[in-house]
This record gives sequence, structure tokens and C-alpha cells, in this order.
Amino acid sequence: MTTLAAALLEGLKEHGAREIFGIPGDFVLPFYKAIEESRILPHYTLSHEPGVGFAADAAARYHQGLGVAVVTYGAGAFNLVNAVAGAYAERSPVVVIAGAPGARERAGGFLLHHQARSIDTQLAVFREITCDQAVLDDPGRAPEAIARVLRNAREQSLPVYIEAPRDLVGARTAAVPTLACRPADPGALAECAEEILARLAQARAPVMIVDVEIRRYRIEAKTAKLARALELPVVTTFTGRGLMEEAADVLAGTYLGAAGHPEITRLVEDADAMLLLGVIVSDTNFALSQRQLDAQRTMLAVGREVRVGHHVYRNVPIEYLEDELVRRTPRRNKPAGRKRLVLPYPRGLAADDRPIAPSDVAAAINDLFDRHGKMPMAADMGDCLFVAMEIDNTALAAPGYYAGMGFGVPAGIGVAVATQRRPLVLVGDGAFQMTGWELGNCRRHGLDPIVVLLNNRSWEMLRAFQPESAFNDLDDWHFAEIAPALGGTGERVTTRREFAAALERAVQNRGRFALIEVMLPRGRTSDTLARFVAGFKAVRAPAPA
Ligand SMILES: Cc1ncc(Cc2csc(CCOP(=O)(O)OP(=O)(O)O)c2C)c(N)n1
Ligand SMILES: [Mg+2]
Repeated sequence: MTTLAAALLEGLKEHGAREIFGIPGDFVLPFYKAIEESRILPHYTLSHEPGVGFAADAAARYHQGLGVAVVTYGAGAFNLVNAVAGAYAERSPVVVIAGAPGARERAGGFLLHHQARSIDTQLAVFREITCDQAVLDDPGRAPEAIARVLRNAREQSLPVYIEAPRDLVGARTAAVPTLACRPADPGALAECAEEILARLAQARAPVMIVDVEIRRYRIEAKTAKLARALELPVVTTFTGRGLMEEAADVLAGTYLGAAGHPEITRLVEDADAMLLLGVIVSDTNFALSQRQLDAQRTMLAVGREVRVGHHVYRNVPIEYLEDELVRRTPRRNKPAGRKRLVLPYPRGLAADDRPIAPSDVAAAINDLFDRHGKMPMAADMGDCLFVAMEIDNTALAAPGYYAGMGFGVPAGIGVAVATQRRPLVLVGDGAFQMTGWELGNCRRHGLDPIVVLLNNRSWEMLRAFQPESAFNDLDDWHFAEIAPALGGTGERVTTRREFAAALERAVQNRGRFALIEVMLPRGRTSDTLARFVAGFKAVRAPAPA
């Protein structure tokens, strides 16, 4: 027998959690005390719960395991909602552990502080953005409930919610068992694999499109092996950017429809068979397609289901499907027959006194990675995410589908903790105003991310869509000057020479975060965002009368 807190912490670790991000409060103080004193998992406190959620989400993506966010009841948990909604949308398994009132308080007759509508309103809200929930109000049944919820988080790669009443944290209970994820339905698996291979064999120009689930289920290498065996060119979706960083031999690039590289667009839109693996079929991924995802050429494996044309195969997890496809594919011992696409990324930035354009940021970072090796990346929402599309394919955590701002800097903290490597973060000034201040926690946690802040004193992405609105103008906050007060270094750069030199200095200086504030003109976006906006407007333009 053990305590409920220790059983929960050991269970989290058993199921793949590697650290905890959180902000305590009185309803979760006893549990937070157990976190600190048990040392079962390292924990990192941040300054605002949105940052806690983004950091846990990014850590889960890079661990390919569970992220953990611990917050207090009500005010803390409700602050976390947007980050968890984004994790749900992008299939990131974040475990939310929220404190709650004890039994006596519930029956005490008072309206409790932090309570919104009813005491269970918090549970009701999180039911909407998690795939399973458990309220640990019965120590005897808690281990099974925790095991079920954590298995579902891993199996479905979605957030889950655990409510921990503060009066039961020390209650005696049993250890949390580990429940195995459910296997594939063997009949559906065999039939599905057979139909997919038959369709691919008849195709003249097939293509493989990959997205978030191949990382969530740890099958990037397996997917590359499958692509080689099937001699398929591979592209990622917008949300899948950064996947298969190690498989440059099969990965052609990122499909962005009308906003993308014409050769990638043709590869997908001329394909007569498309194998979509782990793909979120969202507007950000396919709204700019010039040819729809018609059923007769589309095979989609996502969320433990596979749709082949109009056939639906249930209970076929993607990792089982890939194993079966590889098993049924004859070993190929000749080099791939198809010419591999090698896209040119901007490099060799002229270190001159010309002002910096957004796409220069990508060139400078490509040059930096060529000199010093790639760094794990995080990006926020804004033009910075489109600049990331111009950086040679590098592991990336970004809100490509949910598209919520504020993700970048806290996600960079999550990446630094999860990988124990120095990350590079891309963020705009508007998003930095939301959560960039979490950098102030780096010194005490021994983290030193490099943050490239694109400061155009503007909500430039909105201006690109609606240039007539003056409300997109932001003030100049001189972020670089604030960096030393937060424990880091800050440099404001206005020319390409200054930027290249600042990046090099940042790489050389370890031990403190480096904030490089890149001054950009309003009205100027990256080439990729410019094409995205043009494509979006064209697709949305009213049909000619
Ligand atoms: C939480 C949230 N609130 C508002 C919005 C809506 C939005 C999408 S893009 C954008 C402007 C981003 O400005 P920033 O300076 O960061 O980047 P840049 O465009 O390169 O100048 C806004 C306000 C979103 N997506 N999420
Ligand atoms: Mg901006």
C-alpha cells in the first residue's frame, strides 16, 4: 500500500511522464508538497497557467509520451483551458491534474473560493477538452481509475483530466496498474492492409502524406522504412512540419497547397493515390488545396480508424497498420525508382547593412544550423510559423492547426526540459506580449533557450488579411532591453549583418536565455505567408456572377 499522491506520481512515470509543469494553489498544496518531497518526477513551476499547459504540451510532443500540468482548483484550472483545448486539437496527451475541495468542504454549505457555477463546473468544462476523466474521491477505486485514464491518454494521444480532492492526497491506496493499449482488430487490419497495397500497386503516381500521429505514436522511423519499402515520396502537412527530420532521403517537403512549393503541390495534387498517415484533415492543412481530397484516391489512417475510399476500418491503430504494410511489402533491394525531390531552402544570407526581411530570418537560421547543427524548435502563431516553413525541415512544436498564440516561449521551455537540449524559439511581438515573460523562469530552472522575436510592432498576420485596420498597430516594447532584468541577454538588431552576428553570439553564450529582437517593417511578411494569404483570398473569393 502507498499514498494516493505517490501512487499517482508513480503511475504517471510508469506511463511515460518525465516531468511536471505547474502552479500550486491551496486546493493542490498537499499534492504539490508530495511532488516536491517524493522526487518521483522533476517539477517546473512557471508564472501563468497558459504557459504551464503549453510547456506540458510541447514536452509531450517531444517525449512522445505524457505531458503533465498540475494546477489549483478553479482559477488555475480555468486558466489552463485554452492550452488543453489546443493540445486536444493537435492530439497531444497532456495529463491535467487539478486540485479540488475535500469532502467536508463540499458539504460545508459555503460557496467556495475559486468555485465558478457549481463545485463540479470545472469537471464539466474539462469533459469537453479531454478524452477521459477521473475524480479521485474513493482511494479504493482510484488506482483503477488512474490506470484507465492514463491508458486512454496514451492510446488516443489526447489530454485527460484527473481531479484530486485535497483531503485525500495522503489516503492509503494500492499502486496504479498499467493497462495495455488495445490491439488492432486482426480481421480489419488484414483487410485494410490488403486494400491499401492493392490501390498503391495500381497507382501511377502515389504519395504519402504524414502528420502529427506518426510522432505521437513514435513511428517516424517506421514510417520512413515503410516509405522506402513502398518507394513513396513523403510530404508533411503544415501541422506536421518538422516530422521525419532524420529521414531527408524520403521527405520531399511540406504540402501547403497554393501557398507551397509548386513541385510539392504538384506531387500531391497530381497523385492518383494518397496514403495519409496520422493526418489532421484541417483547414490549415488543406484549405488551399487546388484539388479536393476525393475519396477514390485517399486512404486516411488517424484516430485508430482507416478510411480507404468509402470503406471504414475501425480499431486499426496506425502503428499496427504500418507494421502490417511493411510485413506484406516485398523487400526491395534496388534504389528507389523515383527521382527524389530536393527543395532549395534559403541559405547564405548576405551579412550586409540591408534591413532584415522576414524570410531573411529563415536564411540566417539555416546558415546557423549548417554551422552548428540543428536545434529543436518551437514556434508561435503569426508570421514566425510561416518563416519556420522556410527553415530546412527541423523538429518543431507549433500550433499549426489550433493556431493559438502564446504557445512559442512556454513550448520552448517544455522542449528544453524534455530534450535537455537548447531549443530555438520563433515568436512574434504580439504573441510574446502574451507569454514571453515565462523566460523569467529560465534562470532558476537552468534553461537557456535562444528566442528570435520578430518585432514588426504589429499583429502583422491580421494586417495581411485586413490591411485597412489600424488596430493591428502595436507599440514598440523594446523587448531586448527587458531581457537582462529577466535573467537573460537581449540584442535588438536592424540589419542582416547585426542579426547574423547576434545569432552567432547567442550560440556561443550558454547558461542564460538569449533574446534576439529582430526589427521588421510593418506591411512586410514572409514569402510563405504572402502566398498563404493570396491563396486564402483566392479560395474565399466570391465565384464570378
Ligand atoms: C490567443 C490568440 N488570440 C488571437 C489570435 C488571432 C491572431 C492570429 S495572428 C495574430 C497576430 C500575431 O501577431 P504577432 O506579432 O505575434 O505575429 P505577426 O503576425 O508575425 O506580427 C492574432 C492576434 C490567435 N490566433 N490566438
Ligand atoms: Mg508582430
